[in-house]
Amino acid sequence: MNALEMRQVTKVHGAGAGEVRALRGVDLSVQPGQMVAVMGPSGSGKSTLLTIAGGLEEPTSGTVHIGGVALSGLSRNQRARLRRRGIGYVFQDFNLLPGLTAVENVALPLELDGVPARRAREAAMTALAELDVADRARAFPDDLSGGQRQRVAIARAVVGPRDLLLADEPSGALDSANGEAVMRLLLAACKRGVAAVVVTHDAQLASWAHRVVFLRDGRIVDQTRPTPGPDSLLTPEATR
Ligand SMILES: Nc1ncnc2c1ncn2[C@@H]1O[C@H](COP(=O)(O)OP(=O)(O)OP(=O)(O)O)[C@@H](O)[C@H]1O
Repeated sequence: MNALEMRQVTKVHGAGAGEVRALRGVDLSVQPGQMVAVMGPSGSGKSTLLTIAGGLEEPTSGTVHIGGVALSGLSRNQRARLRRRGIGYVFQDFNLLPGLTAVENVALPLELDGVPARRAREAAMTALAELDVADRARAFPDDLSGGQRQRVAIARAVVGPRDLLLADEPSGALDSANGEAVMRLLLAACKRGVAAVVVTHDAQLASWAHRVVFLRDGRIVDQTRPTPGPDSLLTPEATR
């Protein structure tokens, strides 16, 4: 079963003269453990694709299935639960809450989902440790570097039993070494069976995905299996 399946998805923003056709019949399937990179010029519909894939916006037409479940068949509450439990998001601006410490930010989605505070905190600490920022757990976002904020945002996205990760330019604000580190972390999650869709402008980062999809004017115009592919980033030498 596909972790994500979009069929003939269209999205029209606005109406009348101001109408924008952001997506025009997108088909996209992502299997568990697979990372798909999405590339395309500004305005081609990449962010729209991601928000619809994550159930944050509804398509104008077409269907979205997550883990075999049709989003259109769910109530608002059921959809919210699926988003919280099954999907991790990494957005360009990281979206960390400034009034919460790093560990509180990471624990929040679990707590919202009813996990007792102590257990949520433990899981959050484990995720931060995996991302090498456990020593900053008690810091507030404003006191973290860009790279540390990025890691905390990824920890929050991967904490708990996620099936799907959606990342919009996750390396946007980072230098190339940190950008590569981010891809490695996302790929490590894929190794555990998580599916990922990653929007990036960076062809080098995209080349580590299992598949690269090119969007233009709301349509998928090309798909490739890149070389070197994910294994090159996950060899023992690379992860050392
Ligand atoms: N809420 C909205 N209302 C109206 N138009 C929108 C809205 N969101 C996106 N659009 C338009 O839809 C089109 C696709 O936008 P989208 O943000 O998905 O592209 P993108 O490929 O992610 O661009 P970028 O690389 O610049 O982030 C653009 O023409 C954009 O202006």
